[in-house]
Amino acid sequence: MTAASRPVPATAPSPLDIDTLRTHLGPDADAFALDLRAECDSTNSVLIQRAPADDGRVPVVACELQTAGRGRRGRQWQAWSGASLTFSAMWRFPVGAPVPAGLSLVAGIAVATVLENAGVAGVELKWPNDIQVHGRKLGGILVELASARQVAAVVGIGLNLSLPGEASIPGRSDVTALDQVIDELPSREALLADLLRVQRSLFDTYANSGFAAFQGAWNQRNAYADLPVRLIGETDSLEGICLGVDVDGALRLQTDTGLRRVLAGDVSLRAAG
Ligand SMILES: O=C(O)CCCC[C@@H]1SC[C@@H]2NC(=O)N[C@@H]21
Repeated sequence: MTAASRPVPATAPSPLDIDTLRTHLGPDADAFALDLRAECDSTNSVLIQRAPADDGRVPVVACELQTAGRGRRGRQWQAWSGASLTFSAMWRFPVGAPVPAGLSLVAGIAVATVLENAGVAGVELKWPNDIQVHGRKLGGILVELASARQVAAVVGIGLNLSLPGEASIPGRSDVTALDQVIDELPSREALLADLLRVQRSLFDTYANSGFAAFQGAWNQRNAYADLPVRLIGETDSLEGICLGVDVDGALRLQTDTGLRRVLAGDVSLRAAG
């Protein structure tokens, strides 16, 4: 389905309900410390500033409306109350685990898995942190280290559930929402529960086995597989054919001067040519 072919819902979904969320989490509910809010600046900021003590549970903050949601490279993350799922969780890893190099990529695989299980076709991953469906951005992931002292990473995820009228987002034909690409929208509680559960399982494997266990799953969903791309950094850019990710999550680019590997950094990836 394209963005234009389905109407935007007239009413916003109701707020997240903690009992419904716990029901969807089932026996896993006690593994998470859930904090559901109507409004906050940024769910990543809440967790980073609060730095919850380690009681064995995964701290989670979800909110209806972020007033200062942010994305990578200092970009603003714009979301509409009730029309998005915005949440963050703080994941603690054993000392020496391969964090955070591939974490954003593994989080992307977790989101893609949940969406595919919910019936979304054509989910693609744009290195390092975008979730796309048929070339349009459905969501993004922001990984931030909570503290230099501990191996704790805050993984924030924003997913568009529905978009406001096309007229209110001029120039954003590159954006889509879940209600445009799925026949039956799952409840936000069901979606959040699945996202938490699948992340927990995949991050466990990641901590034990490293990114190599996920290389194939990421490359299968590579939005730019074998296509010309441009990587834009702070001061320079690099063009080449996108060959997917390496065993450690580095992006492999076939450039005019040979094969280059780029580790996740302050770069954006664009189609080129
Ligand atoms: O596309 C990006 O650059 C990443 C966007 C990440 C947005 C999510 S929404 C929940 C969490 N809180 C934030 O402030 N950002 C992330």
